[in-house]
Amino acid sequence: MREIVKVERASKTYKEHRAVHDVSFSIREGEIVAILGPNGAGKTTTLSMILGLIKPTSGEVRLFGKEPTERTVRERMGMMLQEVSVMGGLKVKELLELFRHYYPNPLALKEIIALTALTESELGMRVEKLSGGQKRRLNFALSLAGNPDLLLFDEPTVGMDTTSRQRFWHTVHTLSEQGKTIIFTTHYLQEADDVAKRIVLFNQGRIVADDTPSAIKGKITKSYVTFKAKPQWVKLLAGFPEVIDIRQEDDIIRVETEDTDAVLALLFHERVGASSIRIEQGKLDEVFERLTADMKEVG
Ligand SMILES: Nc1ncnc2c1ncn2[C@@H]1O[C@H](COP(=O)(O)OP(=O)(O)OP(=O)(O)O)[C@@H](O)[C@H]1O
Repeated sequence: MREIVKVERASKTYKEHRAVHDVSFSIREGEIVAILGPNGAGKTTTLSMILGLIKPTSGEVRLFGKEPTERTVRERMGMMLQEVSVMGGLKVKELLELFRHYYPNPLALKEIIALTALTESELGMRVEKLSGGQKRRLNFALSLAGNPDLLLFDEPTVGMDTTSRQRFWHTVHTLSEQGKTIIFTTHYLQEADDVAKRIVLFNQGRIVADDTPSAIKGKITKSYVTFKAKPQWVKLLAGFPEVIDIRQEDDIIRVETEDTDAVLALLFHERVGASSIRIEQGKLDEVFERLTADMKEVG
């Protein structure tokens, strides 16, 4: 697959403040990548550098092998930013037509409407009359006007209701299946876990993890084996090295471990007589908290 985005040793400093520090990654055609991180981690700054809206203080960004500001590059990308300001005075349909004319190979209006589920009555509304959620859907439609190969969304689902949110992600999947490359920032860990094929986790201007959601969870989170057994087993099991922590409430015992297979083997080997055994993997939230907490301790 072709490399679509290349960020190489990019840093951005505002006066003395380092918003992004020495960040490198590359994104290939058809990938869906979530940029995740707490407030002020550098997500928007990184996205803005990719979009060519701000220039890195050092390092470089290449899109399709070129400068992000080149016209031929701009024609191939669509964006949806946090600040929603749409041109007033026009109807939704008129604004979409206007945007389509900016591009050499625009997407057919029919297709934009199908992808974003804008209704006939919404198309006839003046843009300043739209609700917050409708404005975001219009912005989504505008980002598709040029039939872009690369789409960048900054917290795209903020203000959307559950149905709009589900429809939005469904469309993103469709677009990805068409070979489009998608990058989005989000605060919703579950959303990143569900939608993205890859998560780039930022903290304090640096990348602290870059992998598939399952690899990130698998690598860092602890897992749990929960089962029913007599409480007297707790003391014995606590002495084994594969048991990081053990808790008991009534007849339910919960073992925290990095190796669930070893704990299962232990239960059978020691003839614990466990029943209702369940294995739980930690959630992405846990990884996120741990990684960002580690950074605080270091820095
Ligand atoms: N124009 C600016 N001038 C000065 N500092 C800025 C500017 N833009 C961003 N910063 C600072 O750079 C850091 C990174 O900001 P950025 O907006 O990239 O974070 P973010 O991860 O997108 O945060 P959020 O989740 O709150 O949107 C923050 O400390 C922010 O205060």
